[in-house]
Amino acid sequence: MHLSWPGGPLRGTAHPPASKSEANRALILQALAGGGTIGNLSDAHDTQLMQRLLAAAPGSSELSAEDAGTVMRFLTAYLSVTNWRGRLTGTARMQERPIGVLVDALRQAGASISYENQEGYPPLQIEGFSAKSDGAPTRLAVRGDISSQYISALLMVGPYLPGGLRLELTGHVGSRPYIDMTAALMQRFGARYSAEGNALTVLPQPYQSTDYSVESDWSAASYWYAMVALAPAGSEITLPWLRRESLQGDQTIAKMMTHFGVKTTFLADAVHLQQQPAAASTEPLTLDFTDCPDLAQTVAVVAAALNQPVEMTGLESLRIKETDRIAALQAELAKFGGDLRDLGEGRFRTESNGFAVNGQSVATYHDHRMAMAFAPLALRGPLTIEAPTVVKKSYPQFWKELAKSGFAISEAD
Ligand SMILES: O=C(O)C1=C[C@@H](OP(=O)(O)O)[C@@H](O)[C@H](O)C1
Ligand SMILES: C=C(OP(=O)(O)O)C(=O)O
Repeated sequence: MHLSWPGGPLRGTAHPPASKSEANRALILQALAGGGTIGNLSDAHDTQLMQRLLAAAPGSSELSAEDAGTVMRFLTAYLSVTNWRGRLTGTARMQERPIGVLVDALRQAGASISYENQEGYPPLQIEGFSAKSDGAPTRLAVRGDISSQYISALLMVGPYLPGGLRLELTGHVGSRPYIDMTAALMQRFGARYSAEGNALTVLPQPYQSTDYSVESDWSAASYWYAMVALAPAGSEITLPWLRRESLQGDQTIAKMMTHFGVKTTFLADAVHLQQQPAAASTEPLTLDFTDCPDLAQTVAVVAAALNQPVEMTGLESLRIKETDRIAALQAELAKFGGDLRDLGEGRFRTESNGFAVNGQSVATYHDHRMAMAFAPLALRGPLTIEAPTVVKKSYPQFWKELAKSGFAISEAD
């Protein structure tokens, strides 16, 4: 996909899709509740896939979560407690994304799960569930530093464990807002949940059918923030349906982007982004991505392009996402004169040395966020995004929305 910007400010309205994180939780909760309507589901492939697999599960003995982490992890727990038997697999990359922490916890709760190939990684054979019958809550301790999706998966099935669930999170907990999102949605479906620090309790009370409308996706909105930051002076964009009161931790992009000259105004049913002259600084700013790992690529690219050094921490989970996102960022930023330098001890610094956009071709590594994080650079010069359909995972309309906003887009040969 060739992208370029004809010149002048970026203006208008753009539409982020509905959140795939919220949608995939709501779909699991709906399936467990046995009813209710989930409104505003998007065409994101991960959401469509979750819907399809939940519908297909009763009559299938083989399901593929493809490249969707939430689908793989949430279904492993859901299929276990609903006594499903069969094979749950995923793409080659999914078979490299660890799941051992979740499988160990589910086994302790009564699930029979075995690995087909490598211990700790999909594909899984799920062989039903025999719950303990002493009436006491299932007590599990789970480390929180690999993926919060294991914790969300366990919490969501908690009401269906006899005696409920007492879950203790150990170690450094990453992606915490996603755990809070899970708890908030469970409560909307009638769950009784409480948390005292890292001790989480779910009582054995089944979900009630509930109607829920999914919010727009703040992670997707981050690419519009990046565009406003990189566009010519006077640029502004309105994003309908994003709200200040959000279950999504990635809403913090509004705060982060103040450092890159983007001002956010919350309107009744939209946010309005405006470019403002940012105080140029060569002092590195430190930003922590422990709670919002999906924003890291957006921010790294903007920081390098604006020659605003940022020290980035909390990037540990990036190596086990759709690709090794640290390696991918380093390789692709280097094409422009940028870098994400590894300073050791979990610290990285964005750097630029004559950063220029002049026709480079960006590889996307089967990662929607690589495509969407680098696309805003087209405001600074022409570039090509390889394998552009990768955006379908979370934001299938992304290129159409860019075209509507005035980008010149043509298919690569
Ligand atoms: O629960 C979720 O919906 C998600 C949790 C995060 O993953 P980790 O918990 O693995 O960091 C995030 O990166 C992912 O895109 C979605
Ligand atoms: C990491 C992501 O998704 P998942 O883990 O659900 O595949 C993502 O969307 O950036």
